[in-house]
Amino acid sequence: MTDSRRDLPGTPVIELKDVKVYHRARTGGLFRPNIVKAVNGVDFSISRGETVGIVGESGCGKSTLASVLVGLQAPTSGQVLFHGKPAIKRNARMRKEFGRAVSVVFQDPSTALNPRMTIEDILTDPLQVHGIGTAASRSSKVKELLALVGLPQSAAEVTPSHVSGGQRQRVAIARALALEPDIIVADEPTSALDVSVRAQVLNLLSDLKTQLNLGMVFISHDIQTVRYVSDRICVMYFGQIVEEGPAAQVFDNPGNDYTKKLLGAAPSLLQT
Ligand SMILES: Nc1ncnc2c1ncn2[C@@H]1O[C@H](COP(=O)(O)OP(=O)(O)OP(=O)(O)O)[C@@H](O)[C@H]1O
Repeated sequence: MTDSRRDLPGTPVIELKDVKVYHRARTGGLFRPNIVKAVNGVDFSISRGETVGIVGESGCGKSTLASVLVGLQAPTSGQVLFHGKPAIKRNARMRKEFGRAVSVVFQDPSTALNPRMTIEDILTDPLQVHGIGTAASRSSKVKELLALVGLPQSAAEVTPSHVSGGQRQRVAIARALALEPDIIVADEPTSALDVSVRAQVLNLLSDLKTQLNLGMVFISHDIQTVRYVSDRICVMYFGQIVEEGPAAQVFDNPGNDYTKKLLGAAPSLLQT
């Protein structure tokens, strides 16, 4: 359990202030390097108990922003605050606490899960890495996690290739929950799944958010999917958040031309 459980309701777990991530473009020459402004001056916050959707077309900087949020990418400039304290020069204790507090679910569970490990080992691994519990308590935690994500207990014994794509994503979600995080960053968590199971995985994420009072950052190129799960929506365009507001407001009464274009181009729910 992290310190955030003692936070006042609504206190951000993570806050970004004027965050920029610039890359040297792969196509740039030695003497004329082009700079890609993947994230270009973003203010963002996420608290427990809310789902914030980040939506935008491919290349607008969503995954780069996600990398900053989970601590995989240091910004070129700007501040990352963790419970109100700068997270960039964090010490070992804070790094460990950050690692427990923020989990990630990636797009494709087939590549995100080790195909040689049993599902029990996959779910036990984060607990072992963080030195949490005994063999017996870890084993009962695995049972609890499987039940939480709606998987049968027998799934523990098999490797990921023995379960369906939707079930694999449930395993990835269970692994993300193993350390009882405050925040889950879900980067296109349904895009690689069959259309038939997307709604089930979205509903699972929504239920878990409510049940566990999680904060969730939900990233997708599909505004309909984002609308389905989010309380608040941030629309990204060329590295910037060009519109932000309650989901209903952004969806029903968009103020930005780019948001209107995204809505106009949106296919029917969960069909992309
Ligand atoms: N390591 C890197 N070096 C150079 N350019 C990069 C690097 N990482 C990302 N970019 C560029 O930064 C921009 C934003 O990329 P990012 O992956 O964050 O966008 P995205 O919205 O997540 O797109 P997608 O949905 O296709 O993954 C893109 O133009 C991308 O090519």
